[in-house]
Amino acid sequence: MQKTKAHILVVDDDPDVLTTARLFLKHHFTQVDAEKHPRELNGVLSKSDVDLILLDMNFTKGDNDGREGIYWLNHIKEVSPDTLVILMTAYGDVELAVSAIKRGATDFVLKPWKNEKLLATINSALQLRKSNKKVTRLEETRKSMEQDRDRDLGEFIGESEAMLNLMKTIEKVGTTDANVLILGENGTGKTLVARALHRASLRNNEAFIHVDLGALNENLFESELFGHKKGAFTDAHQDRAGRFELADTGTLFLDEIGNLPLHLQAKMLTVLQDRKLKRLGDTKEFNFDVRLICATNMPIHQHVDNGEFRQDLLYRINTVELVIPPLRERVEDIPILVDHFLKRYGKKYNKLELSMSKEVMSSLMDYHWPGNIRELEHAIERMVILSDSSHLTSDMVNFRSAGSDDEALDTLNLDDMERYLIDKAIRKHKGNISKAASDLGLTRAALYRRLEKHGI
Ligand SMILES: Nc1ncnc2c1ncn2[C@@H]1O[C@H](COP(=O)(O)OP(=O)(O)OP(=O)(O)O)[C@@H](O)[C@H]1O
Repeated sequence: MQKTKAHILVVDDDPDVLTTARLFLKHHFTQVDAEKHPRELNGVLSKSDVDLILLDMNFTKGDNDGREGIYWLNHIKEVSPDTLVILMTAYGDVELAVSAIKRGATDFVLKPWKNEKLLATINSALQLRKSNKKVTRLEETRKSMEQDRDRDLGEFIGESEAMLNLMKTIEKVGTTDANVLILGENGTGKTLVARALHRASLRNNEAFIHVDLGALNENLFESELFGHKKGAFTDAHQDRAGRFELADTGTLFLDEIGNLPLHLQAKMLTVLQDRKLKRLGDTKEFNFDVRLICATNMPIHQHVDNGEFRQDLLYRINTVELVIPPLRERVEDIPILVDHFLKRYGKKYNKLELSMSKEVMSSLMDYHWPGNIRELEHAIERMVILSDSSHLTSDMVNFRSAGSDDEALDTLNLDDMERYLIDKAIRKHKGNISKAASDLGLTRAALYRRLEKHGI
């Protein structure tokens, strides 16, 4: 007979009850332990995960009011709220049992019990917990997806050869479960591509979970990705599922994977190889099934050469590698993108008659767009907001074309000056962030933070 995977603990001061219960339950569950006194509970609960405790109500000779049982029930619910408690009561204690259920016990059995009744009670309690856990996980997944949906990402536009090829590849790769790594500068549309891959996949009815490793505090990486158990660290006030768990059967998008610190790269590799993981502070391992998509704007191959990113991890995540070229290398996409954003923001701000002269369009096509499509989108939105007439003019665009150094140097505003210098360094090094950062006297991470701040 197949045993149910569960750890059951029987607590009763009567050795005969303990022996009978253990002998019977061992045939049905993978781990069954017995304790004579509930004061041993703390030791057991701190060492291992107990799924269910079968708890007697009275332990002191002569006592039969069940107060001890209630005391220990409260204690268990405090130190291990996930552990189920089934109380063993004598005939006639039904009122007491009902009050125990109000305090968190799952059920009760009358002593002496019938084996089949005991088994049925334990099984339905375990089943209920499984369903509750599933509901909690679905709720967390829903919340996480809702937060992501708030970021209005719209459709994928482009007619350059590079974009048309990219769209074809998305269709081909989307239907497979292959791990995909998307490379491209800030604002080139990596998130949009990740979503398009999910939409094209067989998992498109399941969750798409987006984790921005660039926005996470390094201390939180591990618990955010793998989840934690209550008490695993100071602020872990309750059990929490990690993003791998939330994305189970769906797609997990790890954005800015280049930010993953080396010690976690090793852990990530093991997790991806074994397709199994444990929440922080937990002893239980579980399997997961996710389609992994990663993205980065860093020169990841260069990071491998410098020893900053593990080669074995790169090979794990880049079964297919998609490179999105920067906007300045596909200027033929600018008119169609401008048109798309004009429509979008014209509608949003109720200015539907806006048009753009050839001159304005060519100034947009001349600009080098260090912040790529995100910067173009913001520029168009600003033009739409500022326009009083139906004609858009280039003075509404807040960009500096190469060579307008003097204008920028005129300003004494530190923020403008910082943006200008960053812009200039990136142009000078043709988009190479490492070289630009070194010229500016910044670390790459510090430069990335500033790029984010200025929307570049
Ligand atoms: N091909 C495209 N068509 C339409 N809109 C696009 C396209 N590419 C990017 N965008 C828009 O540009 C903005 C930035 O795109 P996205 O967030 O996907 O870029 P990213 O490469 O993930 O940026 P980051 O590196 O900063 O995370 C979004 O508002 C997105 O909708």
